[in-house]
Amino acid sequence: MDSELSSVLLSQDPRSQHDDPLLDGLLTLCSLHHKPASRAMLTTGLPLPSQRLTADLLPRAAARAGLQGRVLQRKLEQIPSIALPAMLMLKDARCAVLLGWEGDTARLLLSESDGGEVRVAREVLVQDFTGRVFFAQPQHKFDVTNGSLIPRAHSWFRDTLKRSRWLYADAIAASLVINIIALAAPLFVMNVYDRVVPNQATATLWVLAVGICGAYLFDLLLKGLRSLCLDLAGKKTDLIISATLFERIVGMSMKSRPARVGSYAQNIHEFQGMRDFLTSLTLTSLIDLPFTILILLVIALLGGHLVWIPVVAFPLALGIGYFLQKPLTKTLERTMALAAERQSSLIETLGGLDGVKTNNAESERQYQWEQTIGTLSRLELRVKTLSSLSMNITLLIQQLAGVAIIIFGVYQIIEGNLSMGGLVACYMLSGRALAPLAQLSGLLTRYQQAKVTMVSVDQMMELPQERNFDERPLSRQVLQGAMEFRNVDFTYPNQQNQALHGINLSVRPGEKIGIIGRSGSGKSSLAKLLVGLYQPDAGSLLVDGVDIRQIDVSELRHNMGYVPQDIQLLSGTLRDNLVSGARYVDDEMVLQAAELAGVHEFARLHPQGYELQVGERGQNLSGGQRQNVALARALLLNPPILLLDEPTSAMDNTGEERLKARLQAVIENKTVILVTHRASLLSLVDRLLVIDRGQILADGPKAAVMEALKKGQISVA
Ligand SMILES: Nc1ncnc2c1ncn2[C@@H]1O[C@H](COP(=O)(O)OP(=O)(O)OP(=O)(O)O)[C@@H](O)[C@H]1O
Repeated sequence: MDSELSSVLLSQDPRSQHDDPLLDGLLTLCSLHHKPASRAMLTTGLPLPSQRLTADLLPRAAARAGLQGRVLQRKLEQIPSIALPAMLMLKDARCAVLLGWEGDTARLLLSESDGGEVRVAREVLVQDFTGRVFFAQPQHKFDVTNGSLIPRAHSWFRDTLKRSRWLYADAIAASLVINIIALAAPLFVMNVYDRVVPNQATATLWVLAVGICGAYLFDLLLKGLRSLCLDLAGKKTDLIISATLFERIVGMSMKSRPARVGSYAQNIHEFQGMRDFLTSLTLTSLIDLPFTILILLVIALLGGHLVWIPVVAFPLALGIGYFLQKPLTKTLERTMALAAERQSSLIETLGGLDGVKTNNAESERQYQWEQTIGTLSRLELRVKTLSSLSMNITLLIQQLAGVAIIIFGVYQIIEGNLSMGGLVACYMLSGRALAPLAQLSGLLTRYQQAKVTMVSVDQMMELPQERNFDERPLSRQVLQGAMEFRNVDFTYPNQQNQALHGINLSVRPGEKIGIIGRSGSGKSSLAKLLVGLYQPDAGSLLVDGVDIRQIDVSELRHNMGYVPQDIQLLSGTLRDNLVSGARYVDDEMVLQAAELAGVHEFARLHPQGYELQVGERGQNLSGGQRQNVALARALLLNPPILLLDEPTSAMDNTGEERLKARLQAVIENKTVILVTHRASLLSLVDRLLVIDRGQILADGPKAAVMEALKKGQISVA
């Protein structure tokens, strides 16, 4: 395919006509900062509303190219020249990259001006400028907070907490004052006992009462602010970690895909536990802990030796709590593993309900379910017993310490070392000093839960990703369609047998190749390697003469229309599924693809038309209709390469024949790889490949290979 054809293709590519000014501006900024980037690399996987970059998402997208940036509200004269180039947001959702000033004339790069520099007078620019500027600078390797929402995988926890450090600092400051105020009540009572009552000094009483009421009101305000800070930190943490987790999951390489989807869902659910721990008010008991020393000092000042009672009680309670943690952790780990098992089993059963029923496997599933939940509830009971035991023991120690203070306090009073008021104050203060203990034992349980969750969140964060943003593959918007397998071996994860072995295959642009072979021979695996879902274990796979790993996966897939064997539509309307991942295409193109793929045939007869809800995984459609939809999606963007894995296996003969006739014209300029068991479909191809046990048995012109097969010259084991 020559460059003329590729430019025709590019002009037909709806993506290239899709207007996204912010993305254009960001690409310009990236190249000005010598950070090569492509559209796909900057935006794939970002939550784009109407598939356009928004100002809020700019820092996230920029971080992928190694730029650290922020959107700020600034007047033109407030933009320092040292911060240039910067992106100015203009009216009507346009933008311009400001390069510098020459007197009162701005030097700009506009996406409309096709790369050329434009000079605009300040007063003209002011009219058009919205006041929002995106500043970006190359990011240093050691930058921790890179301005993007997504923290780094290996230090996600620290990075996330760091983003809320000011909120936590405010909460700690509030706690400091709250703890100092807490000293006011015992001192108030002590003064009332020792000074007010003996002297009947009611005036002093009122002064003290007003003082303490003021302190309590202030305390109320501070406690409110402290909870607000912690809640805000929690919300922030939740948003960051949840978004990161989803990004890591969607971006993971297929090789690391979990064997059981349900357990993953459960792990994400468990993450809630960790969030609660990080943000709960119980965490304030940790903040309160250092203030215990201050309270103990005040007890020592007022009651002398009485301080030894809380001093001994404190580590005693902590020790017992710690002793109970070990069995608690073990039980928690088992509980979580079983909860994941339960979730997996539920999802599997719901997904395969037809199979469960038709195989009469209900009792089997019921038995497994009851076994799991039986053990789970036993374990949950054990967790509850252990944590309430720890809590109750702590409470008992607290109460006994109070009694001990009273007993020894009375002796101190008799000896004349302590006043009545002093005893009451010491009693109240020791209660206050030991108060965090009760919360602490609850906190320890939550901590153990969080620790177990942390391990699974950690694993998810470390999931090997399909795309590595540190490696910047060259951008190739349009592929010609040449493909080459050089000695490719491939084995699925955790499998003994190779799915593909020593594959050597060269495909010229525009060639139409059919692949046939027995079930399990490796036909689909070949297509999956081509679409970049898996990478070869040995050998290399080249597309347009370039190793497939050097091509950005989303650009690769943008150039390939892939119809998998196992079609899973997403719940939503028919139209949603047709334009999934390409919402920018206009209705005319959607209709064109729908007509080509045979979707229109059934959509036009349905009362809801393209608004028809397809149901979860497309279950409201028939197998053949699902194939029509997948084929329409594959054809939608007019890709130069088509990979069709048994695209008509669920269709009837008439449907298949009609489709074949329409496809004939569409595939003329495309490279086509067609995996099929249907002999009739082979009229679409000129070259035929026979695969058996992961190896190519025959490869040549269709007629010759068919002939050889007929004569038994190719023997399939
Ligand atoms: N996701 C997977 N995980 C593990 N092994 C797999 C997976 N998919 C396929 N395999 C194995 O790889 C081998 C090749 O499978 P592949 O799906 O490529 O065969 P196929 O020729 O397309 O078969 P069919 O005509 O039945 O679709 C088979 O032995 C199969 O068991």
